[in-house]
Amino acid sequence: MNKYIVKCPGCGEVRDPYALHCPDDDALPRTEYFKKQIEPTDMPGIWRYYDWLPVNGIIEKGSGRPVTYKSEGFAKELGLNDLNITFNGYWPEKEGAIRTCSFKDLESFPTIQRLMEHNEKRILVVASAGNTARAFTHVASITGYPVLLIVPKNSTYRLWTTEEDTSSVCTVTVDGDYYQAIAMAEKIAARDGFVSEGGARNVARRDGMGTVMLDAVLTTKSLPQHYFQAVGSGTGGISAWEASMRLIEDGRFGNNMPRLHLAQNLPCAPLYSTWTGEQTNGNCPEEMYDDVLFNRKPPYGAIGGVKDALDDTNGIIYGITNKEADQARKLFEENEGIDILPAPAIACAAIMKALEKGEIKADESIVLNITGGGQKRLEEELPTRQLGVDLEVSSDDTDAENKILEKVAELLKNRGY
Ligand SMILES: Cc1ncc(COP(=O)(O)O)c(C=O)c1O
Repeated sequence: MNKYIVKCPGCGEVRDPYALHCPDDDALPRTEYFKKQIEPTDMPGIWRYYDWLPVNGIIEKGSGRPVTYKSEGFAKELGLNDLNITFNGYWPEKEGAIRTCSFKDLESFPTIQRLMEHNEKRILVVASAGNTARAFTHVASITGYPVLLIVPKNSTYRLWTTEEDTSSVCTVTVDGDYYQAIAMAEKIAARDGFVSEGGARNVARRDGMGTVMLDAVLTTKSLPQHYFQAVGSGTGGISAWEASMRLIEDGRFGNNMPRLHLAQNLPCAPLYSTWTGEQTNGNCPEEMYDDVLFNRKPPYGAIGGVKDALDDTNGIIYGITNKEADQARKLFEENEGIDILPAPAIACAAIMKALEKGEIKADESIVLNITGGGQKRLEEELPTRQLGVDLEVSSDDTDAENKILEKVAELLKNRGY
């Protein structure tokens, strides 16, 4: 039985559940679930929040979920009394079982489940600065769903996996940045036999990331006053806002819309610049603490996008320097006892900045989304291997598209995909 519809928040019309665009406006399509009060299931990983995921089935193996706990060490250092950490990654003692060590798994599992139940056979094209590619590789390896990854050359070190059989994945690197990888992926996805994952427009990606807020609220039993996250596209921020709307409608967790505190890495912070009007100049993404946070085309102004999310939550965006991020990361790791990826250190630094600026108070309830962590821990405990690169292209090579198509034909189509 179907459990949801997809509506356009711009015109209010019900749309095809797989549509990425409304024919009448630029809004991000949004799901509406028939079940208004969420009941956690005993299914594995992310499927615990099955009620509010746009799927009608699950991938049994390999999924972890966000896990929320009340911070003691980091909270004490900052003088905060109600800091809740929602951790996405590998941390067995806390039941953290995300094998790719980032919250991008929350997007990849529902996306591929949805494609499979729609009987989609086309090759999924994913552009990524690395963590997303790792997450899609993981699910593709488990399900055998064919995926073409297009990744900036400098990000290939992030392409590791704990899985053995990655034969349904074809990896292409582009000599350029994330934006150039996206541009190349768009061209390939427009060809016959390929399908785009849809980015922020894909409800499976957003509702998957919305499980961070669901886990936080179902653990603490109330909507927090503040939510902190490091953002590139800002899609996680939109997801937290949408999940909060559903939780308010649920009725059991209060009426408080959490304030979004989004954090970007200076000087490469397009959302921060657009929102504050402040110009930031630098060598991007080379100078960044974590280049996964560089997205030159974030869904800012679209209906239901980052601007609407900030306006509706009285939200704020912080610009964080590398030095601030580094200090915050050390303080977090020393006091919480787990390693984190560089991106969430930007969110940790934003909490410190928010305190300095008086944007949050010691007794207020706060959720900090640690978007990735436990990689060092995982590497100590589980075998990992680097994913091979199947083809390297240059972003100014006029024949790059054809080269990619030939490589995919050779690798994936010959394997029966
Ligand atoms: C670990 C981590 N945190 C945060 C982000 C930012 O996510 P988004 O681009 O959806 O805003 C990313 C993006 O890749 C990431 O990998």
